[in-house]
Amino acid sequence: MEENQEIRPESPEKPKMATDNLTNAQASPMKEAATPSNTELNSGKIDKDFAAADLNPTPAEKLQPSESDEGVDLPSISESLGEEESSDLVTEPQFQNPNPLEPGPRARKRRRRKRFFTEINANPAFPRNRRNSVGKELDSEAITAMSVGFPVNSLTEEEIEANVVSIIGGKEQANYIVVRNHIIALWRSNVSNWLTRDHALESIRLEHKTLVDTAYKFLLEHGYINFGLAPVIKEAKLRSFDGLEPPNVVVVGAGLAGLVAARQLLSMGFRVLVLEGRDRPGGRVKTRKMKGGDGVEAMADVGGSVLTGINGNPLGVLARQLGLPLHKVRDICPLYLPSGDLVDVGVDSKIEASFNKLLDRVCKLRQSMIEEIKSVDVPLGEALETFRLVYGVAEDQEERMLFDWHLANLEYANATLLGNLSMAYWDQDDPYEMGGDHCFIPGGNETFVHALAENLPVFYGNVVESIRYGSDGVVVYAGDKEFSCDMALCTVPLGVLKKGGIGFVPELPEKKKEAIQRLGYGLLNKVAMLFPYNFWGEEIDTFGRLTEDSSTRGEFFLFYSYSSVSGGPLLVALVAGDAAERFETMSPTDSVKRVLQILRGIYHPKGIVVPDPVQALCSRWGQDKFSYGSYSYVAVGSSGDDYDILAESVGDGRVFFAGEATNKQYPATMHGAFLSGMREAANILRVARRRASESASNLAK
Ligand SMILES: Cc1cc2nc3c(=O)[nH]c(=O)nc-3n(C[C@H](O)[C@H](O)[C@H](O)COP(=O)(O)OP(=O)(O)OC[C@H]3O[C@@H](n4cnc5c(N)ncnc54)[C@H](O)[C@@H]3O)c2cc1C
Repeated sequence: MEENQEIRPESPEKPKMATDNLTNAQASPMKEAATPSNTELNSGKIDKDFAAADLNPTPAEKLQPSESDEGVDLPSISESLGEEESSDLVTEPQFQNPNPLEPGPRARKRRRRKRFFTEINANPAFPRNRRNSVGKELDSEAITAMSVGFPVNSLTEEEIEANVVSIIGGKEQANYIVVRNHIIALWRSNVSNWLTRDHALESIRLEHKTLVDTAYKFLLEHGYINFGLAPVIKEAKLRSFDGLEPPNVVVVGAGLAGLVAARQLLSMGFRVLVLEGRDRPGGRVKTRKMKGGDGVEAMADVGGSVLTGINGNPLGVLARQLGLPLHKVRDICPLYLPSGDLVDVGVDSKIEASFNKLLDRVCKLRQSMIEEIKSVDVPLGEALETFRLVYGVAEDQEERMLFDWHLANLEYANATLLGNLSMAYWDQDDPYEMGGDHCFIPGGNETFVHALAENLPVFYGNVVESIRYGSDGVVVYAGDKEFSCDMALCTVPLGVLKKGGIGFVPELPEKKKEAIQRLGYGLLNKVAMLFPYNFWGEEIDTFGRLTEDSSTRGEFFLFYSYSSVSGGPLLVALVAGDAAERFETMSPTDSVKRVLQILRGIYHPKGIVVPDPVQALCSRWGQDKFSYGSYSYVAVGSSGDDYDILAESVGDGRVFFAGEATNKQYPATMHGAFLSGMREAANILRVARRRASESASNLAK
């Protein structure tokens, strides 16, 4: 399925690498406080010389200049595109700025709705008399902890389950939170170091040693500190099973979730084996090297591409440890009419504002629906269309096309038609969204994958068919091979679970089977094109195009330029919604022809020549038997709870589940997959300890 074909080499011009520098001290999302508020910080008990080190939330990361499935054959592309299409090219390539906009349109991010947290100083947990230097440090540390997903003045469910304090609420909890925040900030200030408990203790009064011990242990075992790919961290081994036979775990799937979990379990002292059906690691993260004549080449992400929010993002930590610069996706996205003309900036802003207002109205409506008639849900698409008609939004042709573009953008973010999305819960993860800029990694996300997979016992080409589990252990079956283990971790995509790709014996509980069916799993596809030179300009990372026909609104509606990060003049066109489904039945040649037609429609009227690509790739995530789609979404009738049900282990702690579709807070993302792997490694450790102590007490009887 994965072949590429050269098209027509022309004299390439290598683009210059652009570098943007970002700081992370920006707005982050606020995770809603789950437990008590107004807990007083006991300033007398916390050493005033708290951490003299730079405790910047996430110290400025050097940012610099990627995106992507499985590529497909482009069998006859050179013949069909070569001569005939180039005959109407009139001039030599001209390097013009196709869009000298000033001021430019605003950012269009993968996710529409962002809630930035309110100033932490306004939080009642930090009384006014604490607005001094210690207070500022505490604030700064709290911001760092919040960016990682910890509430300001309460405990997470994980912390409660881990019994980090004896009583929920009160002074002990308030002090624990300060200590926990301090340890997180201390490690985040230098993620290439192994933070020791003693180092953490240095800046905290000895009387809080127990709290430091508890917080340090919790953060370490749950992968909030000392994780990743720095040499000292990779070499570290925890002694979780001193004097005991370490349990063995089979991890199914070597995507981000499986790789992260396997690494963490190995460092905890487990014996681990990873079974992967494909012949490569990474799963839905896949970077293809594209190459044409005359040395033009680029790395194209055909699966997960954008780090959607860098603050607190564990992939941002890996980038720092690996010395990878990040490239901020720039906040400018010109939109073009079918004529090739630029959309009027005023009309663009007006329709974007109307679109957001309609979404807010839908959210208010659902709030009252949820309060009154709990079980009723309707498709988000229907609600939006009804509101559009009622409020008379986007009635003329250009406005309607713009409105459709925003709908396509939402279908891209959710990988499905708006008609499939739950009006009640489609954005249930918004409160947790990672804050900060959206970024690319130069060279593509496989850099992370290869570094994570290094030296891991991954056995490729092992397609798991069934998992048998019981009180005495688990057997994983792949072809004619059987793998016996104490516990198994299943990280296969929701698409594979929906298709019954893995049989469970005994069957999964009804509750889990129903959640698998209810939760949505959608489709997004990409066409990656390597051109002989950059004709769209170096100053933009995205541009979009409108269509007259609503039913094709998701067809190549958004282009990502990877010129500044991929190593070559690479454009990636996105196909969302209905168009993503139809795209899978089109021949790659026809798809690429269609994209070129669109690009020429935009650039030729400006006198800019659009050459044939030297290589092109089309993804087919829907036909990929190791994925059957792109990522999860909240379907009509489903809710965020289904993510939690998918994450539940079965067989009294024998089979565990990770992967993006098990992460209620961060679904459909690379960091969501990463964090789910960490979460399950901690759960497996907890169950292994429980079993070890049960068998010790049985022996003692
Ligand atoms: C087109 C596209 C664009 C995306 N864009 C973004 C983005 O910009 N930003 C972002 O954050 N996220 C994005 N994502 C989502 C992100 O890539 C995924 O959420 C994440 O990579 C999922 O990781 P995972 O470990 O949960 O699953 P996977 O990566 O799918 O890993 C599961 C592994 O299990 C293996 N497997 C499946 N069945 C079997 C079997 N029977 N036996 C053995 N092995 C099996 C698979 O081969 C795979 O390697 C995108 C995804 C796609 C497809």
